[in-house]
Amino acid sequence: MLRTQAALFRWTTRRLFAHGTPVRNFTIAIDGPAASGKSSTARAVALELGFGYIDSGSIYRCATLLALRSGITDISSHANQLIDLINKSSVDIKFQPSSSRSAPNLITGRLTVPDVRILLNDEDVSDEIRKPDVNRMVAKVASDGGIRAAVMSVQRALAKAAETRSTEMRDKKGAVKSVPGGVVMDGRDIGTTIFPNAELKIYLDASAMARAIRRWDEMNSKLKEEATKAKSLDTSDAAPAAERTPTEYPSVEDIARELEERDYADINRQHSPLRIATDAVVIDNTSMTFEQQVYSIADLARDRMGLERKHDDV
Ligand SMILES: Nc1ncnc2c1ncn2[C@@H]1O[C@H](COP(=O)(O)OP(=O)(O)O)[C@@H](O)[C@H]1O
Ligand SMILES: Nc1ccn([C@@H]2O[C@H](COP(=O)(O)OP(=O)(O)O)[C@@H](O)[C@H]2O)c(=O)n1
Repeated sequence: MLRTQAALFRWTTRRLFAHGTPVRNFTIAIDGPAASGKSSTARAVALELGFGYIDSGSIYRCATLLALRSGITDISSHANQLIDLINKSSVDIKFQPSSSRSAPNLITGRLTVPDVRILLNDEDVSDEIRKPDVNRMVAKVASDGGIRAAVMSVQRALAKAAETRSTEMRDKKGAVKSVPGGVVMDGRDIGTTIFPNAELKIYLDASAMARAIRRWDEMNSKLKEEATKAKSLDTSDAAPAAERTPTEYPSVEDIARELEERDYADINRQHSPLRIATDAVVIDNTSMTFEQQVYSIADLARDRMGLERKHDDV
């Protein structure tokens, strides 16, 4: 009996540390309320550690877009129809750190936040799934247990593929063998339901006002950018394109209301509500710089992987 146990121990140890490589990959779950910085932080952390990235909310947003495009407005009575549509659709998340289009800016400081494109049935819907009609409906779609189960299997499959890509990338580059591959996934129930055994769980939060102002800033700069682009392309005699683009920019109060309603729905729903996992590290970034939050999460991950910290000076 003891001999069998000893042999099993030797076999497990050999497998775990073959070529000095821990076989187990590393998963970072980042949860939190709307606009708390989850996705931008997760992408920058993934870039810093060479991990894959999955934006789990984008899949609920794709499901919402499918509903809107099929004229489904009453989710509760058409849930099965929507589940069928989700099962027949393909969703892909293109996270390409090496061909990043996002340059460091005032918020991100020296850090690059890689761009992510979301493909629904091979169509790039990245911008469309962030529009107000999707924002208004997505929490309702995400409150249905059957729809969540359908979305969950898409999320897990995407995470597995991203993790494998991250490991292969290391192998190709002949990267340090003792560094595991991994994935960073952000959402509402990643540490509680999707990956309850994640090696690192972060609950990212910020004050309601800070979150509303950040989202407002983000939306306004995007709208202004679109207006400028449209103006420079407009050569006709018709009204300048800039005048035809939406002039009614949402106010900070509008955005604060939308975030509050969505958070309320996410916290109070029956299935996988937004909760702080008991073993999560809570980070309130209201007064933190972007760099501080990214570097502290990356170093927490390094600690747990048994690697040297890199940013003790920040
Ligand atoms: N510490 C920070 N200080 C200022 N702005 C931040 C900070 N962290 C994130 N942001 C900005 O807040 C906005 C919302 O972040 P995002 O990552 O989209 O949030 P979420 O994924 O939680 O909805 C983005 O414009 C992002 O650049
Ligand atoms: N893991 C997740 C991710 C998102 N969601 C739902 O999807 C919505 C949109 O998520 P998101 O991450 O794109 O939202 P933002 O925080 O970026 O505004 C959330 O408000 C939730 O209703 C969820 O229920 N579970």
